[in-house]
Amino acid sequence: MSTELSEGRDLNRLEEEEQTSEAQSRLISNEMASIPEYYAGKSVLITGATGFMGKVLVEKLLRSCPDVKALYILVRPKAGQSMKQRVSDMMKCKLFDRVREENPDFHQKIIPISSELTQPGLSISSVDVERLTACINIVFHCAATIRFDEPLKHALQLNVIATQQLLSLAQQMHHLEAFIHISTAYANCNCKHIDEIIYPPPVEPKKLIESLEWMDDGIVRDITPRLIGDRPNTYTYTKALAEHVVQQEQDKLNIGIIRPSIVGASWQEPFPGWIDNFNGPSGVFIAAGKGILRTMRANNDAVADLIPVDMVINLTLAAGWYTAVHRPKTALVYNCTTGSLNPFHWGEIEHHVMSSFKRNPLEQAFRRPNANITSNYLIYQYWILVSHKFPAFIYDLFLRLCGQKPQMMRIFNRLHKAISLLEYFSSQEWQWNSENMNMLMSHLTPEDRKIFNFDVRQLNWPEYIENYCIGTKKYVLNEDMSDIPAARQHLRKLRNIRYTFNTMLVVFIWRVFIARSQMARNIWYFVVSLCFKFLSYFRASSTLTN
Ligand SMILES: CCCCCCCCCCCCCCCCCCCC(=O)SCCNC(=O)CCNC(=O)[C@H](O)C(C)(C)COP(=O)(O)OP(=O)(O)OC[C@H]1O[C@@H](n2cnc3c(N)ncnc32)[C@H](O)[C@@H]1OP(=O)(O)O
Ligand SMILES: NC(=O)C1=CN([C@@H]2O[C@H](COP(=O)(O)OP(=O)(O)OC[C@H]3O[C@@H](n4cnc5c(N)ncnc54)[C@H](OP(=O)(O)O)[C@@H]3O)[C@@H](O)[C@H]2O)C=CC1
Repeated sequence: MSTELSEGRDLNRLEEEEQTSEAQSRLISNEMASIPEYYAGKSVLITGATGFMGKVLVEKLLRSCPDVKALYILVRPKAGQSMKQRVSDMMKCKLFDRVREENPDFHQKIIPISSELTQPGLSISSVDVERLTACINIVFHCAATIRFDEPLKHALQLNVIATQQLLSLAQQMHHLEAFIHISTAYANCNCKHIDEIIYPPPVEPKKLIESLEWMDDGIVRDITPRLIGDRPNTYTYTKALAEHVVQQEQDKLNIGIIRPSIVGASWQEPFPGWIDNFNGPSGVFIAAGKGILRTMRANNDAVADLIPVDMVINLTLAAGWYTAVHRPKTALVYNCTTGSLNPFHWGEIEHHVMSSFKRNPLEQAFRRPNANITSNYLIYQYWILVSHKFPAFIYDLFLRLCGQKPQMMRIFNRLHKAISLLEYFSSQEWQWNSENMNMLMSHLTPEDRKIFNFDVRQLNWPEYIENYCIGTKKYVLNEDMSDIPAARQHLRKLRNIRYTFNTMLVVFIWRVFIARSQMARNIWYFVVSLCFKFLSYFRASSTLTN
């Protein structure tokens, strides 16, 4: 009996030793591998693959790591479309044109798994759970609700509880090498200086989850402002909690946390200017390009921490490689930002957006693009009245007179709600420490540094903003570049309407206020003669100095 036991123990030890040496040799070969070599033969699990960043991640992995074994993507049915239909539509997207050209069979590597992240067990079938736990090597967790006005319960469900559940699933994965969680640089926006550390959570997530469970939606809505405290919305609050939840698993998993700032259109890959949504600055640019948005509360001199989506994805993939290969003892946080290395300001963005949309106008603009941003509340309210509400009122009046339904005021009300949610971010600035981003770059081979470029110092902002604006036109609004001459003609027509309108307004004011009253006439003559005297004075003084 004792001999049997000792033989068993020996066998176990042998097995353990074998496993250790296998793991060690895997580690050594991984360590020597470039990023594409590392991902070769690997099975990757991605959440949020149908979203803006998820799609770019899938595309880049397939294109730059062509030997990756399989991409398992968690997808839910949505808006009457089955999971399969959604994935098939996604793969037809223009974003995949390059990869389609290089490998027409790329879709064979994408394996959709039905999953609704807000449901218990992420509603993944037991067969799929078995499949995933048997083969996944790396997890990229991108899914989240990024709405700023999301009710707390829902934001908590998706951003925190789903993350917890995914971590539990990850722990069951037999061959997992890295778990990469996408957070946001604004998770700790209640601090002005943000280091690459996980800050203590505003509340213990477990306690909050338990408390909210029994509360009805009305109570939760009422206490939300008290709970989120000095954070601006439920999004940043729940993303901060999620970081804590992820950190709690750092002893069991190799974890990397990516914190991008404001993710914008692509810089270079797969082509410049790729963007497919209205989130963040994109909606603002479009509304300004259409001549609807004429003012916004923002600080001209504050750093606009925009980062192109392809750079974020390059860093994410590099972090996946680093985490798996170097297995840091604690979760490494990567602040993925531009402000400290290549700062650009909201005032400069405004200038370049406006001039870009004048060169490449959007179709059927409401007015000529001409916006100014201000941090002054009173000036802002003045522009809202003069440049938003007044034209909307006139336009709706015109529609009514034509027998149509008024709509402009409604559009402006929605726009004002949206920009009021963004102004917290455009009126202040933050400083992010990005040492880990630099450290990661220094570990890449020169070749990987080119293929997975996230060196934000190389960004030429004016060129980037130009491509971004063109991207919103081509890919968000599906407008044709060949229609630009017609769009320019439309802007000229709008300019002529404005000149005519302004002339009529001056004549009207003259008739009503000046021509009718002796006192107004006297004031008018006084102002004109004063201007004349000033002019003569300056002319005389400039002649004297010459
Ligand atoms: C004066 C101009 C000067 C220009 C230069 C200065 C620029 C300053 C820009 C400042 C930008 C600051 C941005 C800061 C962002 C901080 C980011 C923090 C980083 C992150 O981690 S998260 C990512 C950011 N998240 C978001 O941006 C989400 C914000 N959005 C929301 O919370 C909600 O969408 C919002 C705004 C509350 C609106 O909700 P709702 O009214 O319910 O509308 P829907 O979203 O459901 O959309 C309905 C429908 O409308 C379409 N849509 C949305 N926006 C626009 C738009 N601007 N124009 C046209 N259409 C729009 C939307 O696609 C939906 O269409 P469907 O067909 O899908 O129904
Ligand atoms: N965009 C930005 O500016 C920034 C984003 N981030 C972070 O990057 C990540 C990705 O953001 P982004 O791509 O812009 O966001 P998107 O809104 O474009 O994508 C969100 C993804 O999450 C999925 N998802 C949402 N709810 C569920 C659900 N209940 N079940 C299953 N899947 C769900 C969506 O799937 P579906 O298509 O089915 O809705 C979609 O694929 C997020 O974690 C975000 O916090 C960080 C900083 C800035």
